[in-house]
Amino acid sequence: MSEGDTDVRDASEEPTGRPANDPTDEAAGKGDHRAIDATGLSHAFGDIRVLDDVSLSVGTGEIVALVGPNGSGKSTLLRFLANVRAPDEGAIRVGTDGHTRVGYLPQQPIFRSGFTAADTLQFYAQFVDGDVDVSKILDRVGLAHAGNRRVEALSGGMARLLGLGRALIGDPAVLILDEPASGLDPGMVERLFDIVSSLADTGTAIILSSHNLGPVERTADRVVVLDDGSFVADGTPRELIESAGTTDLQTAFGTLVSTDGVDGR
Ligand SMILES: Nc1ncnc2c1ncn2[C@@H]1O[C@H](COP(=O)(O)OP(=O)(O)OP(=O)(O)O)[C@@H](O)[C@H]1O
Repeated sequence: MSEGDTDVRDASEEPTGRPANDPTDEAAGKGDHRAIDATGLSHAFGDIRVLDDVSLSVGTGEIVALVGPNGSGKSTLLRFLANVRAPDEGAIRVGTDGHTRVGYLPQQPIFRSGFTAADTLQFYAQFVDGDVDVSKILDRVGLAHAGNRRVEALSGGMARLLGLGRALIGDPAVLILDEPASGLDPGMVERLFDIVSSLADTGTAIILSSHNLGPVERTADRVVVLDDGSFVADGTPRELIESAGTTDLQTAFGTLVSTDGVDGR
């Protein structure tokens, strides 16, 4: 990875500021409408081919979990879907009218130091139409007690929750969450997946990456397995478990992906 690439990634991993979605234009029916369509995405970093002709379509109210070994390309794909970076090849269509709001939680959310958690959300709230209830968002992500704490004083897990809160501003129709459960205690992991479920119930399309395959098995409508830049499986948790002849997703995962070290070799 070059220095330049790192800089671009860090500087650009903020909400994309796409315009607010008309709440009437996305029905709450699960999968009734395509919320996001990605076709033929390919990308290389130097001589490392990270994605190879990957296509993904997610409907309204659908929860799609993107799983795969370390270095398999999950974060890269999610950055493309969130429009913080462009792939070498392929096309991404979000919503039907060009006005669909996308919320994005990067793997390592970054905040400007010196501000409180509440101030931080208030800052981002000015970029969306309509009123934003910052206290409600803090409460929803489990940070009601930490609104007055400066962002640099937040623990790693708390910073991730604040990043989730930032992604929820403006009630995005599409939510892209890069390892949202990483660093959270077991109770917060459950809470996070409960939040994801309730958002999907109101029609939000959610694409999340996770290594927490227990909650993924319980929560995701579909699991897409990325290995070495390509999808090697795509189905409901039950379908993947049955096709692998296992009893749980964690064990099925082990049969689906290569196990000879991290990807991106
Ligand atoms: N900006 C970059 N410049 C160069 N290489 C990169 C860059 N971003 C990612 N890569 C490489 O692309 C490959 C995929 O990385 P990516 O972060 O997408 O994987 P991942 O599946 O999200 O991994 P993890 O589960 O460990 O978070 C890796 O080999 C990584 O080193």
